[in-house]
Amino acid sequence: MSYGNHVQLKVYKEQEQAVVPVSYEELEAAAKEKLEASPYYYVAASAGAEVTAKSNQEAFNQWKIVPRMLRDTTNRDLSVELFGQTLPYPVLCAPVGVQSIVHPEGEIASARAAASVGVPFISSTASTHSLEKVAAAGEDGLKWFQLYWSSDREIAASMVKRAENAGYRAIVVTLDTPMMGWREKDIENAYLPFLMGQGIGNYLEDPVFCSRLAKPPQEDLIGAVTQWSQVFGNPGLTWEDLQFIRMQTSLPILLKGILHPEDAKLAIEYGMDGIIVSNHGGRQVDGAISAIEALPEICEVVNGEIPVLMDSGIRRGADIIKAVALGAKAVLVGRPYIYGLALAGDAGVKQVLRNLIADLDLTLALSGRTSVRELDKSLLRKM
Ligand SMILES: Cc1cc2nc3c(=O)[nH]c(=O)nc-3n(C[C@H](O)[C@H](O)[C@H](O)COP(=O)(O)O)c2cc1C
Ligand SMILES: CCCCCCC(=O)C(=O)O
Repeated sequence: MSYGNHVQLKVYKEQEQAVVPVSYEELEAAAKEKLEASPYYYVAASAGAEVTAKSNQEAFNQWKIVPRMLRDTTNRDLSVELFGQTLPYPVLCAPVGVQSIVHPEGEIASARAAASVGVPFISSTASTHSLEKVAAAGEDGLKWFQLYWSSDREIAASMVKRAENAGYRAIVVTLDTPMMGWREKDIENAYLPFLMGQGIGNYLEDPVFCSRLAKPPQEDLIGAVTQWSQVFGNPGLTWEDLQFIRMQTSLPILLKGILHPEDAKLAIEYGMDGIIVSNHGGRQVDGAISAIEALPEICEVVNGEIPVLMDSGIRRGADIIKAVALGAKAVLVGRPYIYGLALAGDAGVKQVLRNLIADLDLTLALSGRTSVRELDKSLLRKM
């Protein structure tokens, strides 16, 4: 465990070279200051009146930590086991597409930073850079690939094969975004990065996608963007279709975007290896249940049969403690690391992740626990 027992001193020392603010609120404000309005709001804003986005964070406050004393917390272990791998912390970088809108190096810088901190990186289908380049940047760090299931199933199959060949160790199928939610800020700004060719870089390296184009993308980018818009999402998918992806790979498959306990049961029934409780950071269905509210009931029906991960609203160490105590094996972090990227490239991502992990470590110890594996509901009260 790299933070050891002198975590405060280490963190204070790192602040001498700080490249991003420590507090999430200041981090977001600094990103807002730095970025143009359109990309900033593409990242920060959510669907509709953003009620769900706000409740993703506020709902954590319904759960209170009740710390225990005199329990020798000198040595601590933040690691968890997932699909036969040991993760040093119960934290992963959420798949976030089109990262070049905030920093030219985009996913390359994020994957490099995540690997250096020991945090697995989930690379999006909608990445600016090809999944192969992102994998190479992440070096020997653990990487998963997130699939947006194209309406052209041969493209979906090709993406999965490429991911397998490039060394990704799990496939995350995102279910909640067959089309984009009603994102008012993006509509006001008339901004969809994909229409300007950003975020389709990974498609442009896909042999099956390119075989569908009348002309090579270098000669006709507009044609490629038009083709992308026709095949990107697949609202026609049903549970039966999961069989197709299962046949393409022996890697573990996780479903991302699960909020209903019945869907969690179906995921098990259809042979999935894990689920991610998520409302896409409030970007899809405004009015949807917050992820932390959905989590306990889902963990109850899953009953340990497959790992349950969660995202949407993770901002601080205490949020991670609460999610894990309520049954999540690990959490995904989205916007915080993207703001780090916007402000300082890979150094920014690295610092955001290290701060979050240090906060997690301290909060664990001060709650009277020595291992994230010990966390359960006995630590919490609902108020
Ligand atoms: C700018 C942006 C782009 C995203 N792109 C993707 C994506 O390509 N694939 C995906 O599954 N989720 C995507 N997400 C959702 C994240 O994976 C994650 O569910 C969400 O950001 C978690 O909420 P948080 O930002 O509150 O941490 C995106 C989120 C943001 C903010
Ligand atoms: C046309 C929809 C593209 C969405 C890809 C990125 C994403 O998931 C997001 O939330 O934004």
